[in-house]
Amino acid sequence: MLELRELRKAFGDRVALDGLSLTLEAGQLLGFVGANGAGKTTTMRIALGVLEPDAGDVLWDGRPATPADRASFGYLPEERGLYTRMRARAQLVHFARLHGRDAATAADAADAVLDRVGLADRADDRVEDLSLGNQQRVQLAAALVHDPACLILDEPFSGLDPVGVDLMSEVLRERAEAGVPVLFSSHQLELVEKLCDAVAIVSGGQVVTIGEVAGLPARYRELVRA
Ligand SMILES: Nc1ncnc2c1ncn2[C@@H]1O[C@H](COP(=O)(O)OP(=O)(O)OP(=O)(O)O)[C@@H](O)[C@H]1O
Repeated sequence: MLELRELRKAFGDRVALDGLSLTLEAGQLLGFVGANGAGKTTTMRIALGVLEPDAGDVLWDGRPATPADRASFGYLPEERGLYTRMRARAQLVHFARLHGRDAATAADAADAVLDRVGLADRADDRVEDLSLGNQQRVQLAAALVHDPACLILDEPFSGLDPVGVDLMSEVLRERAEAGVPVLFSSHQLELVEKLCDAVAIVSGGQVVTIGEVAGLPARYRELVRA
């Protein structure tokens, strides 16, 4: 279980997070929605340990998250982070090795995730030669290759075609069903409503509501405009 408690973060005089709290349970697929600049990316980066909060705590299974806990998380960043010159499979092997897997285990994991994201036949293509949607599938594979204990994805659906959206949805649901807590941000409210059990709405650096997803688009308009 991932718990974010009273996170605060300012960049100069711009307050990005203003006491944001959130609990993400094992096996929960939680949508994270809010207007541009509401604080979603900042929250995710703090959860991952990429960014330090000014105040507040990140707990994993009830205790302060350690670097080792964070290393077990999977992250799909908003500013995609692939080596575009590298071939897809080699890159995934590299990421698995960075997570401490031995060469044989890393190779098997890379093949398994490439297969899962439907790119087994493009394994030896350089990332830059893949379409943007397929690059995103490699990015998803990179988030999955070390079998993450918690999955955090920043706008994973942006730029995907309908087949890619279905694949991303299936993979996220599958990971949650396997007991992994999954948090992802999106501006596609209908998609979040269809896919998630719960949603957290962020506004002004706080979670203004968290709970059932039913009627999300209408509720969102009320809360975020208010
Ligand atoms: N590195 C930074 N330097 C200065 N300001 C920042 C930085 N990162 C974020 N901010 C500011 O913090 C606020 C929250 O930004 P954040 O990226 O977390 O929002 P978001 O909800 O992810 O938005 P979007 O939906 O547009 O991705 C914004 O006002 C943003 O301009």
